[in-house]
Parts: sequence; C-alpha cells; structure tokens
Amino acid sequence: MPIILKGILSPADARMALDHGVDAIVVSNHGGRVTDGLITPMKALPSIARTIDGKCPILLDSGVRTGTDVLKAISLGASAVMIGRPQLHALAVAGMAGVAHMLHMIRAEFELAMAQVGVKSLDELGPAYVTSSD
Ligand SMILES: Cc1cc2nc3c(=O)[nH]c(=O)nc-3n(C[C@H](O)[C@H](O)[C@H](O)COP(=O)(O)O)c2cc1C
Repeated sequence: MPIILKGILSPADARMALDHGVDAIVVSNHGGRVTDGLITPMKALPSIARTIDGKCPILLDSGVRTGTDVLKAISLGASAVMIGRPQLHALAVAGMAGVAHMLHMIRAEFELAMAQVGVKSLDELGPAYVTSSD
C-alpha cells in the first residue's frame, strides 16, 4: 500500500520522509485549523521541492481556492493540489452538482491562468512564473 505522508512543512521533515521511503508527501498545515502561526504550505513549498528534487510526488493543500493557487503550487514544485473545505461548502449549498461546479470553476480558472502566462503544458511551469509565494 502506498504511504503518503501529510503535514510536511520543512525541508528537514521532507528529507526524513524520503529517507523512510514514503511514496509521496503532502505539504500541508491541515487547513490552518490546528496551530496558529504555521508557515503556509505555498511559502514552505519551494525549499521542500528543492529537498525532494523529484524523488517522489509532492501534493499541496490548505487554502487552495482558485485556479491561480493551483498554478502557483505546480510552478513551485507540486505535482498536484488537494482541496478540502470548498468541497464541503459546495456540497452544503448544492449537493453533488455544487461540488462538480466548484471543481469545474477551479479547472477553468487554472486553464485560463495557464493561457495568460503563456504555457501549453504543466511541464513548462516552473518557479520563474511566481515572483512571490504570498
Ligand atoms: C472539518 C475538518 C476536519 C479535518 N480533520 C483532519 C484530520 O483529522 N486529519 C488531517 O490530517 N487533516 C484534517 N483536516 C484537514 C484536511 O485534511 C485538509 O488538509 C484541509 O482541509 C485542506 O485545506 P482547505 O480546507 O483549506 O482546502 C480537516 C479539515 C476539516 C475542514
């Protein structure tokens, strides 16, 4: 069974995860719900991505709300993002159709953002497309 370790926020923990042979990591502060003052995953991502150096996939969550959030995360080294509360909110408002609509909106925003920065594929994204991780 693949082991995906969630809650990584530092390069040292990313290194330890690699050394223990995890299949993937999730850069996450658990939605900022657990401890005040934690670094945001988007800020933590670049140094963690340098440590992982392609040796396992990196996922990111906590605060992904728009297609440009997805673009930033992929540019800074994530393979994919995860989305938490927006799914619950969409489900509460409009059921399964609401969740499908929310995911469709984020996908459409992401594709538009790719067009606006001028890339045709995810491989073309990189840190140069993000001047600040704020
Ligand atoms: C109600 C609720 C309960 C959660 N419980 C857990 C948990 O038990 N363990 C965990 O790792 N993350 C937990 N999370 C965090 C989510 O797994 C996820 O990391 C987070 O919601 C992503 O951020 P976002 O909601 O801003 O997209 C919880 C989140 C919510 C909203």
